[in-house]
Amino acid sequence: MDPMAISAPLDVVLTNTASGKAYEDYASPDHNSFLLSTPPLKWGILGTGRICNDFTQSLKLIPSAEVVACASRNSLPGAEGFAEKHGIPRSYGTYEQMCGDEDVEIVYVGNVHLFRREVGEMVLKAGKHCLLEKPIALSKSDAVYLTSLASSLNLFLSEGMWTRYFPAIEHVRSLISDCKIGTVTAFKSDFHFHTPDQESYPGSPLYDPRLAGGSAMYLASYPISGSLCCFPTWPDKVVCNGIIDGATGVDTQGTISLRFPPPPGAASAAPGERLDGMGGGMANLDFGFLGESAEETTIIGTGGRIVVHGPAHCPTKVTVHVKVPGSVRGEASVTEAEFPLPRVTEEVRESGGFYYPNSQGLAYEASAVARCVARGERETPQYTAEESVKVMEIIDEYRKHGAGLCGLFRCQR
Ligand SMILES: NC(=O)C1=CN([C@@H]2O[C@H](COP(=O)(O)OP(=O)(O)OC[C@H]3O[C@@H](n4cnc5c(N)ncnc54)[C@H](OP(=O)(O)O)[C@@H]3O)[C@@H](O)[C@H]2O)C=CC1
Ligand SMILES: O=C1OC[C@@H](O)[C@H](O)[C@H]1O
Repeated sequence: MDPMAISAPLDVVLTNTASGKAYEDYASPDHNSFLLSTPPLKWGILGTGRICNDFTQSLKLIPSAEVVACASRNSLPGAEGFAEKHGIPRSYGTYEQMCGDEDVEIVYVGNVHLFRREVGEMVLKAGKHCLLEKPIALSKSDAVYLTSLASSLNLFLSEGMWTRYFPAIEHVRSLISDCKIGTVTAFKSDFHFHTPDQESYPGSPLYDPRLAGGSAMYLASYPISGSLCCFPTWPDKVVCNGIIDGATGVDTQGTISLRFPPPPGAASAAPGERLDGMGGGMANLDFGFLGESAEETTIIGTGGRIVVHGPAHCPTKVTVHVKVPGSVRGEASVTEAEFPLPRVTEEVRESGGFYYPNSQGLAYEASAVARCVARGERETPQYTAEESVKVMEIIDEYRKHGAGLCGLFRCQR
């Protein structure tokens, strides 16, 4: 067996959703009204850092969402300060205490990576639904453990892959399933930013291997998950490379190349026939802490391409290039579509706004989660547990093979 091969492709066809429902059921052309029609849900916020701030602010854009409690791991004053800032009725100095709050229906987990398994387990065993920030876990086996635990307890669990809920991405997925660019054959995506400009080096958790820092843990799940929804099969081969920072020991940038086989039963093209309809392809992904990239995603098909403009992990603009029929190369009709973010209210501005780019878009994710919980669903069709597990399997490969076979090396001469 090819030493770089990962598990065999699953027998899946590209459906828009896990539950087989049309994507359009979950989005509305008027995205503010999508937020306004969200069913009620009572949230507890686990952690008091930056993404917890941004997620809590985004919930203020959903009138039916209620944040009833928040918790810091060990600082009651920290939790009280967060509660005061956001008008949250109850605050706790430990995560366990908040999980015991009867009013909390779902816990948003936004603390550092290291504790995903133990915190996810604590939330689920307390009988609460759970939205875990990315990455869902530190390994495939932990991701399987958490998703299986949620299923066995009949609780909702999802990874906070918020990109999937942006109207721009819903639009891209419907373009692909409507074959607007023919058959997808290639995917490329980059996500680099110069992290020392916003994260103190080497003190930040981003550079701490003991807290599961590093560029793959922080960034790789975006381009990997982006590629998974563009092909009808799972990848059957992964090749990766990366650089480790000599001083801290975390990876500071990496590349992952994925090969997607054709779907089972796809007809092979006979010699001399067109090659489309086969559905296999390649994805080239890169990410890192060391420089400023466009953060763009391009999906390439037999009949054109789709560009998701930066910031592609929280996008608002998509350009579609459709090859003019009969043209040989380069001639395309070009359509641009823009998807404005939810309006930021005075209340959000007055309580300090957001730390991260386009964070008001977290409201799309929160709204989709509330809809699923209200319907008794245990994951979202936009981003399934199976996909979260597959992403972790690929990151496991990156970490394992990156260290040896593919030449991940210490950055020293
Ligand atoms: N969806 C998105 O766009 C983004 C997602 N993220 C994800 O959110 C998570 C948190 O990131 P971010 O908010 O930027 O991080 P912050 O450093 O701002 O906050 C992290 C929280 O984790 C806890 N924490 C911090 N240091 C330690 C430590 N040494 N030991 C134990 N716990 C610690 C603290 O919780 P407490 O308050 O309880 O003390 C802190 O508030 C990560 O999983 C990251 O990948 C991050 C940015 C954007
Ligand atoms: O998760 C993330 O996505 C958005 C980035 O801005 C952030 O720094 C990163 O951790």
